[in-house]
Amino acid sequence: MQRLLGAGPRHWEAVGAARRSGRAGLRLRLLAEAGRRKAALLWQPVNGGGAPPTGSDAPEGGSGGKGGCALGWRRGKHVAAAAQAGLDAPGLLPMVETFCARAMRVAEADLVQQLRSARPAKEKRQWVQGILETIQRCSHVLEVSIPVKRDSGHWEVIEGWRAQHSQHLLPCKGGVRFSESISIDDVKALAALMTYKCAVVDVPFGGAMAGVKIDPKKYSEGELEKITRQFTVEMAKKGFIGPGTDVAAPDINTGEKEMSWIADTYSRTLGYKDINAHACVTGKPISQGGIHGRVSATGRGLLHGIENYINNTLYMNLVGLSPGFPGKTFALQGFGNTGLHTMRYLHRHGACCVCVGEVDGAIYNSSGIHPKELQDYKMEHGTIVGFPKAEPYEGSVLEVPCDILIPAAIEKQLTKENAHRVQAKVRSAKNALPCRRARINGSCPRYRGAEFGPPYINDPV
Ligand SMILES: NC(=O)C1=CN([C@@H]2O[C@H](COP(=O)(O)OP(=O)(O)OC[C@H]3O[C@@H](n4cnc5c(N)ncnc54)[C@H](OP(=O)(O)O)[C@@H]3O)[C@@H](O)[C@H]2O)C=CC1
Ligand SMILES: O=C(O)CCC(=O)C(=O)O
Repeated sequence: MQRLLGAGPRHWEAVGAARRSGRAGLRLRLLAEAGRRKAALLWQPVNGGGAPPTGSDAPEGGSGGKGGCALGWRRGKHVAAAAQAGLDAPGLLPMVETFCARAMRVAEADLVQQLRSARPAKEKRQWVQGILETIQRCSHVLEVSIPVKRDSGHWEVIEGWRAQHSQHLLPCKGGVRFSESISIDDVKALAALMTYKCAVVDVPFGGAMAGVKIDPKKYSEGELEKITRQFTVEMAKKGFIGPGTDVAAPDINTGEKEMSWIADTYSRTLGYKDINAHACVTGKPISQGGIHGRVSATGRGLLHGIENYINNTLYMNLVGLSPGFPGKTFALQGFGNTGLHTMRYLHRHGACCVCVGEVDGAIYNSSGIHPKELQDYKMEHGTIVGFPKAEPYEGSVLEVPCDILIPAAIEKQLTKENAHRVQAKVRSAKNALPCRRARINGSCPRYRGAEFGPPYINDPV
């Protein structure tokens, strides 16, 4: 993390020497650099932070900094299109593409300069541009239709997707989400974010993501098993799952159980000769080769992400807080796997959770909510609503007065409508792309605290 920020928020680090030679090495370096630049853009402390040295806010096709940017990156195109279509906001994919294009516009001139090659300048620029274009696109997407016989006897065809955004390093890595609202574009966007997250923290994976368009609450366990197993077979047939190629993981509405169905299906079919077949997923149960700590790893990642700021006097001064967790209050959106474990870790470090919000309601207690008690209550009642040691909370959990805000549910929760109402000084998100800088009406929401800890920094992979 320090490496991303360099000596402080005003320092913009240049990329180190390529670790590999040739095209692959350059592509890797560009990916990492583009990711870092993107991280830097997202990480600007809103109050008092430095601006990137290259004109990130220049109009489309304008100067991208030293030497200018020859590419007319598509910044602005998607928001304009959304506004024209009367939509409040662009979808997740256009937003990811816009951020990515912006980072690339900033990085391009430097990357050309750093390219160690005897080729003429024009050729070097074309080379960099070609690679940046490639990085922006999703390499492969599999779309499947899964016919399933429901318990009632009727047949239903379920849609599913697996996207491999980048295969520059293998295996691809990314979660499997069950959600009624997931779409092919969301899957592509989340796969792209996985690539950037991996590049930023320098882990050798390409990005991937899978989505199955169902609300799992409407299906029996037997039906879910059928769907998961069939989806796995379809992915296996097309090279979208396997230990060395593409490794799945839990995401929203999936966990150890689904991972064990996937691992079992893969090892009985395409992977039957492979002793490492179960390595086609992470997040499986220990009894099937999973590792201790994986279930809580996402929450632990968030803790360490926040730690980098909360324990740093310089950053805390910027937002008018004292360093350290003890005495800090936090609010949590989403009490699933990520939310629960983040709450446990922060509680253990002395912070106090005052508010938890879920789809069906929110609860508040200014003296603190105990994670174990809330976990036990949710396990028994299937909801946090009615938890006896807190009051029902009618407002938005995102706007609760507290020091740290943790959106740990779904994407796009902070918008231009609510960003200015966020009262937390430190926001550390686990949901991919939690904040969109909606510019539909030419306004950029500035939220009043420090926008610390983009999701990719906090992710375990
Ligand atoms: N699990 C993992 O290892 C990883 C997770 N993540 C990310 O973390 C985030 C959370 O995932 P995870 O904890 O695994 O998912 P879970 O399915 O375990 O939990 C999600 C929780 O968020 C709640 N929720 C959903 N939508 C909303 C909403 N609009 N407002 C408030 N609460 C909501 C859900 O409530 P309900 O049950 O009522 O729907 C559920 O309790 C996701 O963005 C995911 O991509 C990232 C990397 C790894
Ligand atoms: O661990 C993984 O591979 C998936 C993590 C994930 O789903 C995410 O970072 O969004």
